[in-house]
Amino acid sequence: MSQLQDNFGRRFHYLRLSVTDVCNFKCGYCLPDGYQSSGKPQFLTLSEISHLVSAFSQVGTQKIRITGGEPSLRRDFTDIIRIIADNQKITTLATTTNGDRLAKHAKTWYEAGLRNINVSVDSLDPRLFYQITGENKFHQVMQGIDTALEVGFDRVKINAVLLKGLNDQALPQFLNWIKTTPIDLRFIELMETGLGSDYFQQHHVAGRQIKTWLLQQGWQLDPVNIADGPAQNFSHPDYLGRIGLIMPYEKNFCASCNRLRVSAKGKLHLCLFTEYGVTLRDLLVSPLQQAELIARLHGQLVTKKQTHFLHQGVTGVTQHLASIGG
Ligand SMILES: Nc1nc2c(ncn2[C@@H]2O[C@H](COP(=O)(O)OP(=O)(O)OP(=O)(O)O)[C@@H](O)[C@H]2O)c(=O)[nH]1
Ligand SMILES: C[S@@+](CC[C@H](N)C(=O)[O-])C[C@H]1O[C@@H](n2cnc3c(N)ncnc32)[C@H](O)[C@@H]1O
Ligand code: SF4
Ligand code: SF4
Repeated sequence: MSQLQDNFGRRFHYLRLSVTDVCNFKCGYCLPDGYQSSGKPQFLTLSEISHLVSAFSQVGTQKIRITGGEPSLRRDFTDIIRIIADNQKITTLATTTNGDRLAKHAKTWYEAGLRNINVSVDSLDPRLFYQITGENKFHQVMQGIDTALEVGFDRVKINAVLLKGLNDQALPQFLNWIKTTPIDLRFIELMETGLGSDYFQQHHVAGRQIKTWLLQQGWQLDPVNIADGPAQNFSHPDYLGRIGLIMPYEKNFCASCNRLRVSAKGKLHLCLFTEYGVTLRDLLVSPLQQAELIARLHGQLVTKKQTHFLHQGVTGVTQHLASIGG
């Protein structure tokens, strides 16, 4: 079966699958007022997820990241992990979490087949963590990270959104942490979203200045691995951890785009900032629909745009990243 490819020669072997829009945190850049429910949510069922993963795996998907909202809030989260891990073509299974449930469940998730975990930690100062996320859970999240390291996950990455006036002076504190802890720390430039425009104006800061500083301090840019995605990664002989920078406003950021997204309600998003999602759910009812589903994926891929239009302030259908999983 032919691989998913767009008109710019980019191949898509990485699926970011959102399994819920619901979240229990209130990050200022994402859901400052918390998750607003509008009736009983109808998120993809286990059976639909299984059909979806099967189709994507037949057209080249090797890596799946389960995301949300907060994916671990789903009561069947461990079953979701198991179903995806059972697919032999998926060689990398990851999740991105706010870490709230990590200390309690890391071992169970690992045993179900999860091997890579990204945890969002915007500050190492408990008070600032509370201020940014709306939750006083810094110590609980850090305990979760320790548990994940003990359990033996292949990769533990930490995501921090760079925020002017909040955590943009915290680099030394973060560096101190990764000196002796083998984690990958990634700074993500704040991205504008439909509902996050004012926050963006107030707190956006470019990651480029961190790059310049790191290079001055002897950090070296790692060679690009085709499976890496858009982060630029840096290593230093005196540090056990690594640093990654995700800078979506940099030139050519999208040239290495290798990922597609499916929302918790089963819509395909060709870009994080696409203008619309394409319904897949009608083709997730039965395994007999796989050929039709695959044909729809191929048909959509050729319409994927070369880049996002964030520089012009066009944020597409994405009101906040909890709606599509970042
Ligand atoms: N604009 C843009 N931002 C992205 C993209 N991929 C990741 N990001 C941003 O980086 C954040 C962190 O991503 P993660 O969920 O940790 O996953 P990842 O960057 O794909 O991580 P790895 O799989 O470990 O390379 C996302 O929530 C987004 O904010 C992308 O393709 N485009
Ligand atoms: C939407 S969350 C979903 C997973 C989980 N709830 C978490 O926070 O890790 C995924 C990632 O998106 C990032 N994110 C959310 N809104 C963002 C924005 N406006 N700009 C940049 N990153 C953002 C978060 O920091 C998080 O690392
Ligand atoms: S970034 Fe993640 S934890 Fe924070 S509000 Fe959004 S979905 Fe929730
Ligand atoms: S912004 Fe869109 S096109 Fe660019 S890397 Fe992200 S998903 Fe791909």
